[in-house]
Amino acid sequence: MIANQLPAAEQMKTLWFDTAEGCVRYIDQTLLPHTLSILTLQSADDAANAIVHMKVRGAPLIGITAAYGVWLAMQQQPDSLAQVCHSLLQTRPTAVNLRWALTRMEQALQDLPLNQREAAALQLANHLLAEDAAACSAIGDHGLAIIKDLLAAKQKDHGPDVILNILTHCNAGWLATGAWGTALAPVYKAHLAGLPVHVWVDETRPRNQGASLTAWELGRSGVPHTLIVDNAGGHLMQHGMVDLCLVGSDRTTAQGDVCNKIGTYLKALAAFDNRVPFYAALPCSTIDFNSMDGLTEIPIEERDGDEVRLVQGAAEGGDISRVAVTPSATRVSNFGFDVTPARLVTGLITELGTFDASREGLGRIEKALRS
Ligand SMILES: CSC[C@@H](O)[C@@H](O)C(=O)COP(=O)(O)O
Repeated sequence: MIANQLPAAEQMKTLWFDTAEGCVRYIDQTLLPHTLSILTLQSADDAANAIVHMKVRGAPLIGITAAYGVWLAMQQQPDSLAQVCHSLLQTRPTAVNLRWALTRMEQALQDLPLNQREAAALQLANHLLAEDAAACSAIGDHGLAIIKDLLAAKQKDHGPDVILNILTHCNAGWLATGAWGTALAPVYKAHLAGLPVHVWVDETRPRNQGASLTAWELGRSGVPHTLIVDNAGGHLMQHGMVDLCLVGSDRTTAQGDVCNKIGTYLKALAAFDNRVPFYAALPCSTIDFNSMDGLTEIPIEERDGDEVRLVQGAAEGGDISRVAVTPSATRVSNFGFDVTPARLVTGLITELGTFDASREGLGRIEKALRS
């Protein structure tokens, strides 16, 4: 299957259960945009490996992958439930969706007889995937309403021919979720509705999820976009070239602090200084109601320094390789995420609607989830 023969974004899946073969397939995101390689999840260890090495990535997707990892473990060894959930939980520390999915799996399976666990695990993993796809579609609808309002306001001030410029960071598209994406879902829905949107894509060093994944996703769907270096956002905002910042989240706290890919906070600061609305789009599975203060309570992943020292790429049609951009002895620090305090966040777009990033807003979400 080659990239331009793929279905449209609204039908795309990055991971799916192949009912004919009875196995889980997924796109290896480490090879995009150069190679579209589809792999099969073989075991719980394989799922853990895919998460650690970011063949699958993005908060919702790693939770879903871990759920299928539990299913594979239940096939082999149904009495290993607690142990496999524990080891999958260690794969990446920041995105709370991992804990959310594993807790749901463990709670649903732990009281079942061993011979019923495999079937129940598959059913729940499939359900979590479908649930996330539906949540992301709803996020798209709620975010679309915001885009329409901002576009109408811009048209009122500047005439009918304006384009709405949206800045995004990292990749919060369908590659990172069950379908649609979080931050990109409203963009896709706006584009499908014929609205004039253009996306500024942060390259998102060190792993370049923006350059490699977001640009690939948007390009194959025909959404106008421009790649920028991570430090360009502030300049663009000062010059009125950004109407909206739209990002995903790996963990959002009960007071509305938003943890997301490193560099998100600097975009939020620039947005605040320039009165650009800054929204985070996330399914409720990304909310950690047990954490209040994002700065002190969210574990921030630190990854291998080689991700900073080396940049991956390929010559046109050539093999993928990595080249050094610094002397090999240079000390490197590689924090994967940062926390944007709630006061810098205009709103949280969830499947339940758009809420204030505040204790009150999160309280309303919690109440809606309970009802
Ligand atoms: C819908 S994905 C939301 C977040 O997970 C995304 O913005 C992000 O930061 C992903 O980080 P990654 O390290 O690529 O897994």
